[in-house]
Amino acid sequence: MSIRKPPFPRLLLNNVSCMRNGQQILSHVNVTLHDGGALVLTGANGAGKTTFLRMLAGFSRPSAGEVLWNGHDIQKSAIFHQYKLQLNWVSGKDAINDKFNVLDNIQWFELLEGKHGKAMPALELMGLGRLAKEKPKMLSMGQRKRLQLARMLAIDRPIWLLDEPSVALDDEGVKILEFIIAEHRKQGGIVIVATHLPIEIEDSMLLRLPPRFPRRMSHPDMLGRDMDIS
Ligand SMILES: Nc1ncnc2c1ncn2[C@@H]1O[C@H](COP(=O)(O)OP(=O)(O)OP(=O)(O)O)[C@@H](O)[C@H]1O
Repeated sequence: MSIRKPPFPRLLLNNVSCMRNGQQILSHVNVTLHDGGALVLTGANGAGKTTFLRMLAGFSRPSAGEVLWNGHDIQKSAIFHQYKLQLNWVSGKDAINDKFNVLDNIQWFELLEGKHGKAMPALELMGLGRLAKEKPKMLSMGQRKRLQLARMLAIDRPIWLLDEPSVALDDEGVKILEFIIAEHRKQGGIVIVATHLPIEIEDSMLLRLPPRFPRRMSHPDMLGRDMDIS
């Protein structure tokens, strides 16, 4: 009888540290993610949530440890070329082209991906179907976020890196976000979310990054003091 080795986790952060601008931001982080897995990153402002996502996206190199995708170090260029095609990144910088209309903003990315046909259904799902022919400058902040999420759905890559995805979304928008995350995971996708806002993601791992500059005084102590910032 042959014993099959367990498969590699899809993503493994193995004792990873990361510097930014000469400062240690992340120290000795270990995370294992299999298909369908989800990780929620929380922590104070400046704790390193975006740095974590940037590192997974390959924008920052780990200063120690390694990020493995299917058991391969993403820093190796041949691996990175394949790995980056797995990623979908949503952040505060929305990369929406104001010269294109809403629909074209998605179809342009679909064209680059060699995919087509999902732009309009994705807009409908995100509640933007009636705005498809409008210019993005007609959209509110929350609608722009919905457009980003629609683009992510249409492009349909397996690993979602979401930096504060629910900022500017109304309650319905958050529910749709939670729904698309759950559906993506059912298809075997992986979702990593950095957030300050509550979000319901079933069976997700939670990683709370420690504050980098802990306060010497608690908030109630500070609020009780006379304000003197001179
Ligand atoms: N562009 C940058 N260049 C150099 N260092 C940076 C840069 N942006 C952030 N940092 C440093 O990295 C640290 C972590 O920042 P990061 O954006 O990862 O935190 P965060 O947890 O996402 O914060 P927030 O909750 O405010 O979004 C910051 O404290 C800052 O010192």
